[in-house]
Amino acid sequence: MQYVKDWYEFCSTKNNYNGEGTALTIGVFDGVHRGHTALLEAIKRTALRTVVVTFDKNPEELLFKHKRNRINTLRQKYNYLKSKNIDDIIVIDFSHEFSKIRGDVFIRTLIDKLNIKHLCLGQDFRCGYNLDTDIDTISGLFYNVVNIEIVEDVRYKDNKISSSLIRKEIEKGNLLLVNELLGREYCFDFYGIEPDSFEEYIVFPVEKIVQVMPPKGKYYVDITHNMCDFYPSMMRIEEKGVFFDKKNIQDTSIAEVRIKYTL
Ligand SMILES: Cc1cc2nc3c(=O)[nH]c(=O)nc-3n(C[C@H](O)[C@H](O)[C@H](O)COP(=O)(O)O)c2cc1C
Ligand SMILES: Nc1ncnc2c1ncn2[C@@H]1O[C@H](COP(=O)(O)OP(=O)(O)OP(=O)(O)O)[C@@H](O)[C@H]1O
Repeated sequence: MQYVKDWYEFCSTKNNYNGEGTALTIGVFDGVHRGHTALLEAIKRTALRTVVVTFDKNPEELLFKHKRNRINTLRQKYNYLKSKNIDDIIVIDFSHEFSKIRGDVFIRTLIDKLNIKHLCLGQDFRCGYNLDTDIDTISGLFYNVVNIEIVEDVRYKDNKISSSLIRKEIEKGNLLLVNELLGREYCFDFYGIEPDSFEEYIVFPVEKIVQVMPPKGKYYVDITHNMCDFYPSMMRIEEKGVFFDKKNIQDTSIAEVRIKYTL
């Protein structure tokens, strides 16, 4: 993974892909849901080196100060992308300064820096300051330097699958639907979070959670302490945070919790 803290420094360094063309896609990719997977599969279908350009946070988290709006932590997003056998993952620090760059300038820079030969985007892709650049603009400007593939929307029944739809369904507690839209179970990432420990319970307080919270209630879950062995257990969500009964867990250092369904 390459982490781009300073966009201007990234622009001024040499192209690492001299001679080797890339197939690339860009996006927030929160959830790495089934729609995103279609883009990843499209770049994999080429014989080129595959690159995903993404951001370290959801733009609205920074621009509109939305809290607890992530489907994934950055750690999970990276792991999900990696599990699709993407060669390189470039994560840009989405800062106020970065958000003011024009979309055409951003795309032009990526084409030059990363030697893009094939660019896959969804139909509603937009980027740049105040979302100034859409796929028609990109196709018009760059059709003669890069092969642009617009991937059709992946839908579930009447709806286009999207991170926004999934966030809404998590908040409503429709975990079975959420898991269907994601193509995997919605998973809390508690890796590196120190829980509060009481006699009977261990509790992850809401202030420490950056992911979207399902409604209060009891949930069937699978827990892991070491990222490989998951076992079935129960979780309770309350106003104050996420509770686990010590009787039902093997260790207090919980790493990830896959949420299966509401009780
Ligand atoms: C250079 C650049 C500037 C951006 N500026 C803004 C902005 O001013 N306002 C905004 O809401 N999003 C901005 N975005 C983020 C886009 O909204 C969008 O989330 C991003 O391009 C990824 O596309 P996706 O949402 O289809 O994943 C910017 C993105 C880029 C690459
Ligand atoms: N259902 C889908 N089918 C095909 N492509 C998709 C789908 N959803 C998103 N994409 C594409 O994936 C890329 C990344 O999109 P983005 O991360 O904004 O996802 P999103 O689910 O649309 O998020 P949000 O709901 O927050 O707008 C974009 O090119 C977008 O057009």
